[in-house]
Amino acid sequence: MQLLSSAIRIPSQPPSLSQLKPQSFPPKHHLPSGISLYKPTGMTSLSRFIAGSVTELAAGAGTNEVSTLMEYVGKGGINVGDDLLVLLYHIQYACKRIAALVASPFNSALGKHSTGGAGAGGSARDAPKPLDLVSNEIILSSLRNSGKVSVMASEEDDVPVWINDDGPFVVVLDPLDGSRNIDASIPTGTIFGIYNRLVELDNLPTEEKALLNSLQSGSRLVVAGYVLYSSATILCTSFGSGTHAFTLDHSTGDFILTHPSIRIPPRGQIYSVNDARYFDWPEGLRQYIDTVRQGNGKYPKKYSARYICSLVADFHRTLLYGGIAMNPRDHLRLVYEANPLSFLAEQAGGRGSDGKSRILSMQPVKLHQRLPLFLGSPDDIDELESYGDVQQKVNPGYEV
Ligand SMILES: O=P(O)(O)OC[C@H]1O[C@](O)(COP(=O)(O)O)[C@@H](O)[C@@H]1O
Repeated sequence: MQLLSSAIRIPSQPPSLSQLKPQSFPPKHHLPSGISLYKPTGMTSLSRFIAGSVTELAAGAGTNEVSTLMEYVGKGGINVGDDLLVLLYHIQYACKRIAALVASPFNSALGKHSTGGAGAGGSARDAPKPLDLVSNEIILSSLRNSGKVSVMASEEDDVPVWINDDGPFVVVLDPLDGSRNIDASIPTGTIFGIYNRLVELDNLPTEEKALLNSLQSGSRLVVAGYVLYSSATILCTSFGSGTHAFTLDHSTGDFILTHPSIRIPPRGQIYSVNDARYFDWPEGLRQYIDTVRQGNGKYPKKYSARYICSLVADFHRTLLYGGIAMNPRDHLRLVYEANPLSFLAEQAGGRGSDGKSRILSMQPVKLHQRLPLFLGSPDDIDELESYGDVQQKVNPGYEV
């Protein structure tokens, strides 16, 4: 025992919040000078071990090679172009740091610090927890270092942060969704969307162009994605040609393509909603849920309920198993959550709706605009919408 404790230096105290704050990452001198440096030179044993099963899953790729995210988007893959490649490198790097932070033995200490603020346009219940803020800073630091981003709009910031006049991209994000679940080690996630900078706005004052660039309609998204921090860390993304998921191989630090060209089942048998709110729901939504849970809907099977209360996790399950994930009240954000997830849903053959209209066709008018959100299998969303009255208008705010 003595030997063990002298061999492993266990800190007597958890690090303070400021100690855990991100440094500038990756350090400039470590940045690869050429794109080829982003490509791993080889696979370690774990990657080789899983290569066989990955190859089966990666049938779409038609190759025996394991593909990492960086290979996939690089010149040997779909080749998204050097600028986007560099940006994606920095985003996945930041998310790996967040994954480590979320799994850290010190995150509960972070969670106990009080920020004392209600955050951007939210109630006290929505006040960002410190881990949200640390994650926000980690991503901002990575985006700055990429040199590819003009503006970052984050759920955690009141206004967008202008980064670089020449950055070709605009990034919108929720750095750590579901963070209130952290203390119980329940999955959380990062959600992001990437747009092109609107060069026609370049001559406007900084504040104005930062806002207008961030308020682009979801139909203009170039890339959307999320990273799920769960039993596996999964980066799911779309560049407008299908939705693909990559699983983090902790032994190499690479995201490996494990779910190419995800197709959401046209119909599922699961609904995902906080149904303690049943008595605040409108009649149409109550009827819909009552109907499908009894197996009396268009799909004559009794539906099951699943609700993690962590959007990325609930969406990820829905993408893979089908069904419908919803939050019928004005709670989730159009810019940071609804648009990127609807883009991923559509690219997988699914739908994203506010209960009446297609999310991606909406023009955001406010940065922190909230709305009801329904994501999932096309047949399930169609059936839900046929009940007409499914948006929860009563939104008293809830304590838990
Ligand atoms: O309280 P509700 O209505 O069930 O909302 C839960 C949803 O809120 C979220 O926690 C996001 O809310 P915050 O932006 O306040 O963190 C999602 O992860 C989750 O899906």
